[in-house]
This record gives sequence, structure tokens and C-alpha cells, in this order.
Amino acid sequence: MPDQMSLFDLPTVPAAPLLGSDPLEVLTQQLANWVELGWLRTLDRHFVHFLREHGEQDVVALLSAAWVSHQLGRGHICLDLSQALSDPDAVLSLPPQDGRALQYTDTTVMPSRLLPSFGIALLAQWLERLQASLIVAVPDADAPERLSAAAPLVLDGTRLYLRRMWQAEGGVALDLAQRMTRHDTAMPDAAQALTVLFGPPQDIGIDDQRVACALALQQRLTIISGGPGTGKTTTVTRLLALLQQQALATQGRPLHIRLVAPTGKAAARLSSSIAGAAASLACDAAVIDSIPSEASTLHRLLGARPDTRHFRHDREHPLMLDVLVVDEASMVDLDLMHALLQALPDDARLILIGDRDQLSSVEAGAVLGELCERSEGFSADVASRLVALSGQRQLMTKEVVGAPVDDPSTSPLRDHVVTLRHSYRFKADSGISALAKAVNEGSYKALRACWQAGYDDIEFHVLNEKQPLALIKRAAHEYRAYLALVSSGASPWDVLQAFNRFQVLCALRRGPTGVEGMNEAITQRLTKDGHIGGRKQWYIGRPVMVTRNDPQLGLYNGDIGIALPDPQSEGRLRVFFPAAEEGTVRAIMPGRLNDIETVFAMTVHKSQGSEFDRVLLVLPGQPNPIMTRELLYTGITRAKRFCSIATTHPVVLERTAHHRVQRASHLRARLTRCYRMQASS
Ligand SMILES: Nc1ncnc2c1ncn2[C@@H]1O[C@H](COP(=O)(O)OP(=O)(O)OP(=O)(O)O)[C@@H](O)[C@H]1O
Repeated sequence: MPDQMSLFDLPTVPAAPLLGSDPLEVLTQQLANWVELGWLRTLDRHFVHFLREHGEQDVVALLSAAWVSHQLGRGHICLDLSQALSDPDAVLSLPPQDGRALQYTDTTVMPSRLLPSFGIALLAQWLERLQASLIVAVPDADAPERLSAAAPLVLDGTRLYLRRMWQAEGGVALDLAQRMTRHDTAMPDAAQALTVLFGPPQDIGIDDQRVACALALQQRLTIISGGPGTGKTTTVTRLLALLQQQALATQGRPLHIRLVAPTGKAAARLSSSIAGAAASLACDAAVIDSIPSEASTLHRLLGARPDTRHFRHDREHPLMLDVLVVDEASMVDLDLMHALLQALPDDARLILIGDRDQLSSVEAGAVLGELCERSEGFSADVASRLVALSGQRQLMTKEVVGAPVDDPSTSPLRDHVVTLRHSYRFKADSGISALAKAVNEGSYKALRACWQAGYDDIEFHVLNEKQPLALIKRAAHEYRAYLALVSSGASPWDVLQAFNRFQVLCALRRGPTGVEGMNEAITQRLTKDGHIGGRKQWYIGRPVMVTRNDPQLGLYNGDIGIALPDPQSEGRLRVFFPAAEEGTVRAIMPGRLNDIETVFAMTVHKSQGSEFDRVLLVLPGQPNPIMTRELLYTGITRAKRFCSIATTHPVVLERTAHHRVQRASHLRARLTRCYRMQASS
């Protein structure tokens, strides 16, 4: 990780003297200083206070606890001590580079100076201090998934975790490993049923969709990954039809299937695409009728309760279902995946759908990405079963049948992962598709070729000013289309649809090219031109995004609503959100909405699970560690028809496409260990 960080010129802070001779005093001062500067969260400092109050006085253990907590806030499951030792500032990303101006005081000390000042120069010294600490437990030597003692931190090898996250990671690994060892036998005429849905097997190339169905018929855990329009929903719909056909024929009753997605928006999209795909199936009406057409959010399925992280459904109160389909699985964080697996009955079939190349979840973890890593090909045994079922003889070639299943270089999950590669949405000459591919390959040459090829669905703006006036004008112009509908008194549903046709996406939150700067500038521009009354907090046409789940209101992080006069309430302003049923809306009083922000611009992170006809992707003028290949790919692939990218320096795009950051975690290795133990017991 540190060598990737060196792609960027990290801002430097002058070396300040370490004040005080008592290390605990020095630590307290530094934590206070970092919190004041916004480098650390108040929560991180409170955590350290809590540990001190409970008896821990070792400064190294306390500093490590602050860093683990800080890293968790940045999406990392754990702190890798060997990486942190080699370049603490880069690993902790301090000072933060989210677009805000560099801030420090005369007493600010960088992490890289603090650690040696507490006597830690070697990894062995750090490990020894932590092993001796009251607040750190280690896994049992004989049972690596059990802890030696109850403590708030866990040191697993050279990784330091909050206990909760270590348990969640282990819980996900163990549960998935158990599901991986459960196999099913497809019904005798499954091969024929596949041919009815997919047509006769062809000898040219492998039909990944057909393989995905054949695989999922035979096991309890299947992951279907693919970029936009590669047919993930089409494939899952066909799979559900096959499963229902099988259940109706053998048990005389359909399976209880549930469809979920992490956000309300993604759930609505899944509902409408499954309904569309089901309607065109070549199946009996009874089978089509037994495929659910309504998806809910994961939180709703699990029974989210206000003010607690616990759900109504858990190991003691499992969900009642036979098959669970989770769409946009890349957005599911480790904690949520853990809660889901806890609540899922042991014999249920789990199908995860998503795009492994997309950004990982906003919260900690990169579950889908990790599960799909090194998962190319199938073991010989699974490949031969797939050939029998799908008729795809090409599956037995050496490229497809990789190393044996116990080979340490591959993941046992490869027998559960299918990647769909062909996009049916984009034409062969699509610029968006070519651009996304070039970014994914991290190829400078392919990127440049994209701009030179003259595609008419992508454009690249090089801005020559800091405050991007041209960009603001462009965005304001695009937003006028939905505002015209607002003025004409169109229905809230139509206004919401029109708003969704265009979106400004930003890589960063802060700064003139970040969400905050762009939102403010677009609001001002539209106000100045008389399109909105943007001087008041609530005005007709204000688009807002929910930033925190509110199960009581049935609103979820990422939901978008628009403030409009409500004829049902004598024209008073209400915020209209799409309701569960396609084409319907629900109105909520603005005063009831606590966690919302204006959304003329949103971060690429928040745009996951949404798609827009046209996207304007704004990148800052400086390369930045937050900007990664996954972020760029996710931003570009939100666009269905037109993608425009703007930045002040062309090199930013190329550097970003080259920059990959792994989130610190050990999920795949733990899953492999659990799987081998399961398989050998
Ligand atoms: N095998 C196929 N042959 C022809 N058209 C297909 C095939 N599979 C999918 N399509 C079409 O491609 C389009 C996208 O399919 P689908 O919605 O299943 O993809 P997706 O991967 O779920 O898309 P998204 O990225 O929106 O989630 C649909 O119009 C669908 O009918």
C-alpha cells in the first residue's frame, strides 16, 4: 500500500517539538490536536479515553487503538501493523486529503514521528507491547477462530482489530465456508430446462449466463459478478424460474424467494428489472407467477430497529425463506453481511449479484471484491458437472479448469463465482464501455485511445480555472429541464424521473470541485437565474438525498426526494420520494427529515446503486489517494448514455486509473482456512 501512496505528493507538516516528558500526556495532547484539526474523529479519541478509564496505561496500546478506530472509519477492517510501521502517515492518510485545505498547528506531530518517540522502531517491539496489553486478546494457537481472553482489541498475526470487526470477519468466513460445502443435485431434466431458456448450447465461446445458472442449481452459495448490462438480472430471473420449476415439480409448492438490495433505490431498480425479465421468460404462467417482483432493502428484510445496530432477525430468529437474492452486493459492508448471514437459515440458497470492479461499501469492508479475488476458472470436478448440465464442453479447457481446489494460490470460492463479461446494454462502439474497460485495465494507452477515437457518448473537459464556472453553467443548464417540469406543475413522479436523467458526481466532498463546493455553486447559479428560490433552506424544487437510514420513516441512505407543493396539503411544501410501487410517490414533511443534504452534486460513493442517462464526473485538479480506479470506474458506469469527465489536469485521470487501494482485511484467508477445516472434518 505505501508504494502506491507514493503516486501522490503527500502534503507535509513542519516537524513540531514533542511537548512534555510524560508519553501519556503527549498522546492526550496529540489526539486532542488531531481531533481539533479534523484528522481524527471524536469517537476515536473517546475510545482511547474509555480504554484508559478501564485501566490501560500503555501509550503504545492506546495509540494503536486510536489508529485502529480511525482506520475503521476509513473503511479498513483492521490495521496492518507492518504496513503502518513502514509508512504510518500514508497508511493512516494523515493529514486527510478529501479536498479540504491543509491545516495544522505549532504542536501538530505526524504519526510517523509519534510512533518512534514511544520506543517503537521494529515490528517485533510493537507486537510485544500489544501482546502484553490488557486491552488486546490474541486468537488461540489451537483454535484460530477463538480468542484467548475477552478484550476490546484483537491481535491476529500482524493485524490489529476491534474485537467486533474480528468477530464479524470470522463469522462471515465461517458461515460462507459452511454454505460452500453444501451441495444440491439439480433435477434430472435440468439440462433440458436450461436449453428451453437459453437455446441449444453453442460451440463458439462460453455462455457465462448459462454457466451461472448451471452452477447455482447445484449449490447453496453463488456469486454472479458483471459490469453494467451484462445480464445479471436476466440470469438471476432465469435461475429463479429454474428453481421454481424444480420446486413445483418435486414438492408441489414454490420456494419462498426474497429479493433485496442495500438501498431503496437499488431495490426499486431490481424490482422493475426482475419484473421485466420475468415477463419475457419462455415458461409456464405458474412459474412466472411464483417469481417475486418486489424487492426490499436489506435493512427492511432484517428488521432494522431505531437506535440499535441489532436487527429483529438473527441466529435465534432466522428469516423464513428458501432463496435470497442480494443485488448490488458490492455495497454490502462486513457488518451488514455478518448480520445477514446470521439471520439466513442454514439450508437457504444465497445468490449475491454485483460488480466486483466497483467501489466497495461506504462502511468498512470490501466483501464482494474479496470474495471474487483469484476466482477465475473452476476445479476439474465442478467443471465436469457443469459440462454435463450446461452442455458447454469448452469449460474443460485448461484455461477454465485452473489449479486444484486445495492449491494455496487460488480461492476455494472460484467454484462459486461466475463473471459475466459481455455487455448487452452498450453497443460494440460505445465510448462509455471502452472507457470503463480502459480504466479497469489501468492502461494509459487505452485511455488516450478512447479520447482520440471520436466516440460520441464520452467527452473530456480540461478546465483552466480553479472555480469551475463553465462546469457550474453546464450543470445548471442540465438541471433546468427538471425545474421546467416543476414550474409546469408536473406530477412528483415525473419530476423525480426527470431529475434522475442527469447527475453531477464528484470524487471528493470538500473543495471547489467537491460535493460541497459544487452544490453551493449550482444552487447559487440556479437562484441567480431565477429557477429556484435557493436563498431559503426549503424551496420548491430542492432535491435532497437522505444521508442516514431512518427505518421509522422508511427512508434509507441514498434515497432522493424533491420538495414540491402538495395539493393534498393545501399546497404546503412536502418532500416527495419514490414509493415501493413503480410510478408512485410518498410525501414527507420537510421538518421530519433530519439527515439530508442538497443533491445537485453527490459523491461517486453515494451514487452506487443508481444510474443516470447523463453524468458529469468532476475530478479535482490534484491526484489524491481517495481517487482510485474503482472510484473512476464506478463514476463512469453510472452513465447510461453520456459521460463527461472534467478536471483541471488531464494527468489526474490517468493517475487515478492506475491507483488501486486495497482495504485492510483478512477475509479471504480466513474463509479459505475455515473452508479447508470444514472440508477435511
Ligand atoms: N443473453 C442475452 N441476450 C440478449 N440480450 C440480453 C441477454 N442478457 C441480457 N440481455 C439484455 O441486456 C439488457 C441488460 O440486462 P440486465 O438488466 O439483465 O443486466 P444487468 O447486468 O442486470 O444490468 P445492470 O447493470 O443495470 O444491473 C436487458 O435489456 C436484457 O434484456
